[in-house]
Amino acid sequence: MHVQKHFGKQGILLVNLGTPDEPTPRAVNRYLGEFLTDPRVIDNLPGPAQQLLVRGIIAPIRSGIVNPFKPGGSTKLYQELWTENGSPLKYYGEILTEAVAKEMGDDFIVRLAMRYQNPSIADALKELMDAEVSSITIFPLFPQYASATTGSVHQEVMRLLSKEQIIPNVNMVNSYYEHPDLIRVFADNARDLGPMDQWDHIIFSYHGLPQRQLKKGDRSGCHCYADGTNACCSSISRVNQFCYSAQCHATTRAIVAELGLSEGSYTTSFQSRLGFDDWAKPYTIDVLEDLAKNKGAKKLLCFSPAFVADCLETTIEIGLEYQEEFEEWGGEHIQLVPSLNGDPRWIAAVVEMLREEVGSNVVL
Ligand SMILES: C=CC1=C(C)c2cc3[nH]c(cc4nc(cc5[nH]c(cc1n2)c(C)c5CCC(=O)O)C(CCC(=O)O)=C4C)c(C)c3C=C
Ligand SMILES: [Fe+2]
Ligand SMILES: [Fe+2]
Repeated sequence: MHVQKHFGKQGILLVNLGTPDEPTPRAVNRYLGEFLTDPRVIDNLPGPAQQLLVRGIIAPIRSGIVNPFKPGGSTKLYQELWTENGSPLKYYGEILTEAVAKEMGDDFIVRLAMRYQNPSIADALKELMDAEVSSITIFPLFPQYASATTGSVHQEVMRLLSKEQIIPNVNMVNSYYEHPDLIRVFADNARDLGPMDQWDHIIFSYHGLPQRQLKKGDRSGCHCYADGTNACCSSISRVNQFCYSAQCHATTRAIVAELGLSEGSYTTSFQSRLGFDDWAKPYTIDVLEDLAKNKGAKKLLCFSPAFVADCLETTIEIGLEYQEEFEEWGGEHIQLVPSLNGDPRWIAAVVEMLREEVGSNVVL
């Protein structure tokens, strides 16, 4: 028996990180300006200094508006990523949202939002509130929790809802890093590529995070990298249950178990480092170099289990940039495990997780 009776529809908000509105230097600058001034993303600069640095230097240089080092900057990469349907992150988010809405039925209203840029969380929440929903379930499209992603989404939702007279029932999904349905889709996508023994090595490459942020996310005091390793991530417990690195390692272990991979045939690593601080290690690029130069690896399989759709970090960073480097070091091919995108098995997994989250609510 649920505590409260529900009348009318229930709201569901699927939220991803964000993407520029278009692949132009101005739009990329606007996106990076909003993203990188979030104190949960760059967390070691006081407000005004961060605003000045990001809006005056980092975003203009990275977007390519001003770029003495790399002509085109990230805008050039976004242009390579762009499809006839626009940004894949947004496009597949829309496909997912539409399919989930259909599966959940008329008792639910399902919307997509991006933490930065569009469609905005503010607009999506307004639609749900205007529909007089009895509950809102926030489902971040990040399997693993990080303060910079899920934490920021939840903070923004709380900020916006705190202005409302009526605050409905709110469910905030924290993470689903080893949900069996999610793990099965990743594993099935790899199995679809043929036998696992064709790969010289298997990489699980996650988006990186500054070590400083990992330390803040571990309640043990004996945190990630305290001893120069991240051995603390080999199991999940009360103290490190919200540690991003621990959750990433747990996702790897679950996919490894599902596929029956042997010890030594795979590595968990982290990519997309920005700036000069130490981030979660090992870095994917270092692992690739070691495999090619020292282990003679030619054919690699690469999972990207921190991302649920094609994006800059998978299609471009791994698919093009790392591939090029790997070849220069003597390797041949890095085969990406296709992202979950609009795969019906992924849609079914999200529906199952949502039903588990809101399933006990009795709608009248
Ligand atoms: C300090 C910087 C960053 C932190 C911390 C960070 C964490 C983080 N990000 C994702 C997921 C994505 N990030 C994406 C792009 C992206 N990320 C950063 C920086 C940080 N991310 C930048 C500057 C960019 C923009 C691209 C670039 O200029 O290189 C994306 C892709 C968006 C797209 O449109 O394709 C995703 C997805 C996670 C999961 C995470 C923490 C765990
Ligand atoms: Fe990122
Ligand atoms: Fe750890």
